[in-house]
Amino acid sequence: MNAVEVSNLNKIYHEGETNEFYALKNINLSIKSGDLVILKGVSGSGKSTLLSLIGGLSKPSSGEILINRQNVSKLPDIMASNIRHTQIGFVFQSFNLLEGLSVKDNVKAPLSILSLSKSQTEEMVQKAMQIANIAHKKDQNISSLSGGEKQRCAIARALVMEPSIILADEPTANLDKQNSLVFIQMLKKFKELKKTVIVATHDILFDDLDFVDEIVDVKNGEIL
Ligand SMILES: Nc1ncnc2c1ncn2[C@@H]1O[C@H](COP(=O)(O)OP(=O)(O)OP(=O)(O)O)[C@@H](O)[C@H]1O
Repeated sequence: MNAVEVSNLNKIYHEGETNEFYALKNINLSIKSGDLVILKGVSGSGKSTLLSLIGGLSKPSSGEILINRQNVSKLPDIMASNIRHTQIGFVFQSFNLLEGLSVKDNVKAPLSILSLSKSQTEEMVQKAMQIANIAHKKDQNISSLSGGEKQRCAIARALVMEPSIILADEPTANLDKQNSLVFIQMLKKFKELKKTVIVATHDILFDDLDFVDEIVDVKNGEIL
């Protein structure tokens, strides 16, 4: 089964204006469930735009996106956002954590829309923190974490809803080499958990990894 299917996708910024810009041009892409795919391309090639469309953070100008066979581009916003929330976990390069809160409270945040018991919540949070190897810092404030720890907290938060798809945008951009290699090991764990993973990056550390299923080259808004 395909976890993600993108067809004839276009994204135009400033549509209809004199500075109209095609950030993505007729993208077609199928990603099998459980695969690890690297979107590769220089800065400005359109990788983040493509990830944000797949994740439903922005709307395409035209074309279709299917997530686990559901055509999210045709769904009303509320339903599309529900799919995004339950089936997709995001890891952003800037981590997007809530400073001032603890690791545990950050990881817990996405669960607030579910009516779970306290013990169910604790269990899910603990599980996600353990997978991401950040459980030992659970009561520590985000502002006092290292960059690598912040990312592991962001990964735990991305995992807590047990999504089938993980999207990571330049996940190693703010990490040193050692922490970048830790992230790469984490990708192996995602594979074991049968997650479908899409990483947008221009980091050469992602070249030649033997457990990557596909490398997709993006250039000037097109797939090569
Ligand atoms: N909101 C916007 N309005 C206008 N142009 C935009 C907007 N967002 C992105 N772009 C343009 O679309 C193109 C693709 O941007 P995108 O962020 O997807 O590239 P990228 O490959 O992810 O780059 P990076 O690696 O630097 O994050 C760039 O030329 C960018 O300037």
